[in-house]
Amino acid sequence: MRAHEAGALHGDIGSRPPWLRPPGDVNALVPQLWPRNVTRAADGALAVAGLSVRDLAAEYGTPVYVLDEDDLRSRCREFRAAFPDEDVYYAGKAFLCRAVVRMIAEEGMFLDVCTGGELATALSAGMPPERIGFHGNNKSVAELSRALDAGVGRIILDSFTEIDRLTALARERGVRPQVLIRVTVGVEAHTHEFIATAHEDQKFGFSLAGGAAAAAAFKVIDEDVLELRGLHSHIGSQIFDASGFEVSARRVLGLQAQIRDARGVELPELDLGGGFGIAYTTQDDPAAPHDLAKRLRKIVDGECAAEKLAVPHLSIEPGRAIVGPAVFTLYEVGTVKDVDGIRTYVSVDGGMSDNIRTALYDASYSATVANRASSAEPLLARVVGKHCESGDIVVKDEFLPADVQPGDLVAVPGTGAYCRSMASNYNHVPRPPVVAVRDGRARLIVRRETEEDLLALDVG
Ligand SMILES: Cc1ncc(COP(=O)(O)O)c(C=O)c1O
Ligand SMILES: N[C@@H](CCCC[NH3+])C(=O)O
Repeated sequence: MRAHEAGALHGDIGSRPPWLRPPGDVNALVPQLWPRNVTRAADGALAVAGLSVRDLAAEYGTPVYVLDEDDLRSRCREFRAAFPDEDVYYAGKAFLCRAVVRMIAEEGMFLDVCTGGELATALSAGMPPERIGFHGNNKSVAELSRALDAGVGRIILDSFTEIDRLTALARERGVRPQVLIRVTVGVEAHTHEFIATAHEDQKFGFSLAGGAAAAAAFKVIDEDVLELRGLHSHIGSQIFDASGFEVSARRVLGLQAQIRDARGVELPELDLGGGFGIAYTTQDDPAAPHDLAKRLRKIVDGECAAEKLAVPHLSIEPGRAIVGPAVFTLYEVGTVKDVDGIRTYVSVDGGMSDNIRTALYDASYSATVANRASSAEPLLARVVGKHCESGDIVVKDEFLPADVQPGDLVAVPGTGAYCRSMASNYNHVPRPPVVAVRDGRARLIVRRETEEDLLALDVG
């Protein structure tokens, strides 16, 4: 018998996790968890923009990341409409390839990159350099030189070493790059500690409380080689509670006022970073961009009034909220193993190499059998990968039909952000391709890595 059939749960799960949809509707798709153009078609298989996942799997193999292009574009448009007077930087770390650079550029977005590799991808896709912001806590001389030579719009300074480095490079070239100072505002964002970035004890930014942020601003202003456009604060990722942004804006605008008082300079810009949460499970309730915009503006307007500051030009940097919900990963089931009295393990042909988030952050995902509908009873299963690691879990708990079997396709939604971009070759598993689907047509935008690719690196 299969362990963990609905209503008979044992082992370390305890009780049915609250975010799980109730058993009994294993074929239903919870709309907020899926790309907008995904449906279950009349034959029971999932379809994206009218294209069956069975056809996608036959054409491109599995695992494969499937991008609903119109979903991604519609999220860009929603952010642009909600923030019409602000700059919306897509945070490329969430997922970047040339096709996506072109999509976001066409939708009027700006782009945040944080390494030379991301910068190279952006430039080679034709992203206008003046719409690029360059982040990172350890930008090399080579990376900064390239950014200056390309004419990127903003460089976000992260350390005193970097201020000196960039100042020297700018002097050499006789240019005056526009910069922001990344401020660590001391907010404990309500998210996993690995993805919170504004508490004091961490590597990013200049500490506000310790005085480093003010010192950095004074140094840039006084040396007058770099053009200080404003301050930047990013408090973390997968955040739902706006109070973190409120505290952050208050503190960073407090520094803005301090700079005005000390140097007579009102910085014209303020970047509030990204971090807006998305729904991975039914427990997550993300704010719509329009509501986010209203709240952020209210916070900034209020703080500026209190400090008697002119309201600066705002920018934000959503990554996950743009690409996360637009993608699902399609796997094929290889084995189904009932560990009697404990749980059922459904092994798929990928795992922690294409989605490290479950292992790294204890992230929750959902899943469904995608190649067919089933009338079988729900079975509480764990979807695991093929890696040599017992923590190689893709979806911790999900009700799948009890007749799930080798050869079935399993789709995991919400995998657009920080999955392909954090993918590895662990166990020499080649990284999956990315296929964009729009209007019933599929287009390969990142090809599958091959064993030949891996062997080509092995030159010993
Ligand atoms: C500086 C900065 N901006 C933007 C982002 C994007 O975050 P998210 O994908 O959560 O919107 C990050 C990542 O956390 C970041 O470090
Ligand atoms: N990689 C993290 C987000 C970090 C964002 C970069 N500061 C995640 O998967 O949630």
